[in-house]
Amino acid sequence: MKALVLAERSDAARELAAGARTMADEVVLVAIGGLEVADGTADKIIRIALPADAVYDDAYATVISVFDAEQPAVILAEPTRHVKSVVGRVAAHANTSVITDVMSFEGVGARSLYFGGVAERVQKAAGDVAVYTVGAGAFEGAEASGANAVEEVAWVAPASAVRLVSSKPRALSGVDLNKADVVVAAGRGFAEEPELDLARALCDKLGAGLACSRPLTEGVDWLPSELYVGVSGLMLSPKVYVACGISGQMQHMVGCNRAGTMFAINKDKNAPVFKQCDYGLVGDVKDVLPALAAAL
Ligand SMILES: Cc1cc2nc3c(=O)[nH]c(=O)nc-3n(C[C@H](O)[C@H](O)[C@H](O)COP(=O)(O)OP(=O)(O)OC[C@H]3O[C@@H](n4cnc5c(N)ncnc54)[C@H](O)[C@@H]3O)c2cc1C
Repeated sequence: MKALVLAERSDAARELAAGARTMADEVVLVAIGGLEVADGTADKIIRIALPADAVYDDAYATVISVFDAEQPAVILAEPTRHVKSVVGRVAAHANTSVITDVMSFEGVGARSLYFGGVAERVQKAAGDVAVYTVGAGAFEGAEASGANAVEEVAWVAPASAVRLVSSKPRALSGVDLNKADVVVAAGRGFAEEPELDLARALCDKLGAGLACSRPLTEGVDWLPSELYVGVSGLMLSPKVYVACGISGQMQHMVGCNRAGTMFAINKDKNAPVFKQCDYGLVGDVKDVLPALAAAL
C-alpha cells in the first residue's frame, strides 16, 4: 500500500511521513516550491517547482497528475490553508471526501472534531482512497524513514489559475510557534492592547512564543491571525503552554491540549480552563504576569 504526504512545512512533512510509515509500505512525499526535506523522510520525494507567476494553490493540477501516476491508497496532508486548497481538489478528482482535522487514528477510524470543535467523531474513509488533514502530534513516537529518492515532475497548468494581484512581506513574530518549546497565549482577559506587553515580557523571560485566542485577532486585530490557537488556527504541542486570560473553550483548547504541561492564569476560579490545566493560578493577569516575570 502506498501513502502520499503533502505538507508546506518541513517539520510537518517529516511528522506526517512518519505517520504514513505506520500505515503504508511505501511513502511518497510531494514537495511543492522548494520545501526542505530532512534525510530519511520518505521513500520518494516528488518535487514540484512553482513557476514564477504561480501561487501554491495552483499546484493542484500537478498534484492530481502525481496522484494518477502514484495511485496512493491514503493521503495525509498538513492542515494549512494552501495545502487544504490543493488536497480538497485532489480528493474531488479521486471521487472521495477529505476527513479533516484528524487528531488521532484508531484502527481504521480517524478521530476528528466537528461543529467547530464542540464534538468529536471517529470516521472511516468511504471510498478506495482515504484523504486526511492531520494536526501536529497525531503520530507521536512514529519514526520517519526512507531513501528520499528525488523525482521532478513537470508543471501542469491549472484550468483556472489564481491571479496574483499584489503581495507584501508579512511581519512575523520571530518565533515559530510550531517549533516553540514554550508558548504563552493571551486571551480576552487582556482588556487593552498595551496590556499584551505583560505577556511579551513573560515570553522574553521564558524564551517563549506569543500566541493568542481567536478573539484577539479577529475583530480587535491586536495580533496577526497566524498566531491564534485552536480548531480553526494553530494546533500546537509545545512542552509548556501558559494560557493567560483564556476561558478554556473547546475551540481554543483543542489547539493546545497536547502540551506537555499546561498552566492557566485566570481571575475567575470557575473558568473551564482550570479543569483542563496541570497548574492553575487564580488572579488578574495585570498582577500575576509582572510578578512572574520579576520572579523568573
Ligand atoms: C466555529 C468556531 C470556531 C472557533 N475557532 C476558534 C479557534 O480556533 N481558536 C480560538 O481561540 N477560538 C475559537 N473560537 C472562539 C471560541 O469559541 C471562544 O469564543 C474563544 O476561544 C474565547 O476566547 P477567550 O478565552 O480569549 O475569551 P473569553 O471566553 O471571553 O474568556 C476570557 C477569560 O479571561 C478571564 N479574564 C478576564 N479578565 C481577566 C484578567 N484581568 N485577568 C485574568 N483573567 C481574566 C475571564 O474570566 C475569562 O475566563 C471559535 C468559535 C467558533 C464558533
